[in-house]
Amino acid sequence: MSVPLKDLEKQQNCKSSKRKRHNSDSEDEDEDENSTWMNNIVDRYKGRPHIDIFIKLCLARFTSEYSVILESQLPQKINKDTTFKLDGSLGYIRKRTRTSPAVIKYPRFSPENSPEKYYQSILQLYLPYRYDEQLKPLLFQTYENFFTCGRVKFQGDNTLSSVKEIVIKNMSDFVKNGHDLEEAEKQFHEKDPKEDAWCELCPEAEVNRRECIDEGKVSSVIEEDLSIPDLNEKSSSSVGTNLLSVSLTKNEIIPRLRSLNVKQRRILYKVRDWCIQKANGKTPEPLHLFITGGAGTGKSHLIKCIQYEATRILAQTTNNPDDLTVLLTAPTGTAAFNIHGLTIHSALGIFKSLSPDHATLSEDKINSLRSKLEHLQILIIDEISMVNKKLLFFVHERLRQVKKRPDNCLFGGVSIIAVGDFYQLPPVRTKRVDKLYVDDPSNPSNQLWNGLFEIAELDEIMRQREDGMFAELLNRLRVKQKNESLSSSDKETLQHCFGDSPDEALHIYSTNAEVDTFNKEMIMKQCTESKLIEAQDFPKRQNFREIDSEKTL
Ligand SMILES: Nc1ncnc2c1ncn2[C@@H]1O[C@H](COP(=O)(O)OP(=O)(O)OP(=O)(O)O)[C@@H](O)[C@H]1O
Repeated sequence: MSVPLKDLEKQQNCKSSKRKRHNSDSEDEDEDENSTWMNNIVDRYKGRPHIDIFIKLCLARFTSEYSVILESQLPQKINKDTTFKLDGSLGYIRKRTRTSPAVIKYPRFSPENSPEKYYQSILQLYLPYRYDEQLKPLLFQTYENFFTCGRVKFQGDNTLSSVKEIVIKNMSDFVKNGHDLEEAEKQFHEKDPKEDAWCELCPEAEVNRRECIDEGKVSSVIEEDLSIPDLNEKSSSSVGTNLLSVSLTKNEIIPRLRSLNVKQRRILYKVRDWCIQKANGKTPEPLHLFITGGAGTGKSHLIKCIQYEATRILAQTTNNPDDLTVLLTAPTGTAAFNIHGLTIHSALGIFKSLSPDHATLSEDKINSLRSKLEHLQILIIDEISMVNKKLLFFVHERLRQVKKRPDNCLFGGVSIIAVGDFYQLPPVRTKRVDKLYVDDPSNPSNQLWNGLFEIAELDEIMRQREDGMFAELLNRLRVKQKNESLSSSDKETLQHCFGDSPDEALHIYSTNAEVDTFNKEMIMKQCTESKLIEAQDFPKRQNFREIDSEKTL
């Protein structure tokens, strides 16, 4: 808005308008100078000229359409159509030259809580008057009463007009969406004001704001060398080493946060809200969230953002910002490597054999794990489709043990964000009934998954987002049953894709025979000169680890 806000508060005195403004607008400057001698805006309104255009002019319109000028600033030739002298020594007013009138600002009262103040205020603003008594003539007990039943006659007009109609008509020019705003304000006060509500309305602005705040601060995310314990020789001797998994740096994460699509963003903010509650000392129920979606819908992309954001916020809940609050894991080394996380087994000291006897850790090891996971609040498990009921049970038990929580405390009170797609890889060597999604109430581990997790589904394929048709085809293939045949157009699209792919590209075949053929072909292509080396096989003696060189097979 290019014109200044006006404060119509009745009691406002001239001093309050002496505030320095950095606006070079001449009308504004006039106003400041005038404020040093004027009484207040209401006095100036009452002292308006007794000519036709001012008779039915209400205070709101007077303030928004006229500005006060000093006598010394009067031009030599006064434009009598636009400049007017006020009564007494109140100065001059000039019609604003702007195309739009000024916005006016005034105290708002609730008609329910302060009816008298409310009706006094709207009468003062929208009913033309010259003396205060005209706002509540003696015959009327209250302002409300006058507003509802009063009638007035203006100078030079013999007809009686309803006060209510005049006020409502004038008010409609100034108060836009007033009822909605009042309702919104009421709801805002009734409900708990939402933390960070702005980031829901305008997440990009929130990212920018945060960027500004963070400028110069050290990132709370720990950056260190990549360490995947399962692939790291040294790690086998100790449990949960290097639990501080590598996260992205701020510069890497900001573009990711900005790029999130609507659904990804919604999920991020759900987790974020939970973290903010925690950071504010509240005790929300642990999250049990399952983020699913087809291949390439951005699940891994999202969990990196969640990990960054949750770590950043939850750092406020501990004395040491380096304490581990969010742990990013996956069931296999490769899956963990892809997300720069840890395997579930190494992070929680769970042995691959998965037998309860082997699951117990020595007191030393459990204490060491406890000290590392003391502040853990969120465990993210990627590729959940590869986790079976047994493994999830071990996760629950280990977290319970580490957090010293009773049997019935699911996952020791730690929030679990499971991410994956059950149409993708299943757990290895697992019977159908032990797969997570199979609802089997007779299995005590069933309660750790079925009916517990809230599902959030991503459905926009981001990997092939430039090729919408192909992305849709992938979605159809994802849910296709073996006995369902492909539509002819889908077949055509797939055949079209089946062109010459570069040799070095990863090739996927459905049978080992096809894999062997391709490998042989490639070897022949790359190694044109062949050498024959004859193999010799020797039997190994059972207990002596010696090779029986005499007995060649
Ligand atoms: N909002 C986004 N904006 C831009 N690129 C995105 C977005 N979300 C994901 N991507 C990109 O799309 C690709 C696929 O994303 P991602 O690997 O996270 O999907 P996924 O659901 O984990 O896939 P999969 O199930 O195959 O592991 C990646 O290259 C990722 O960087």
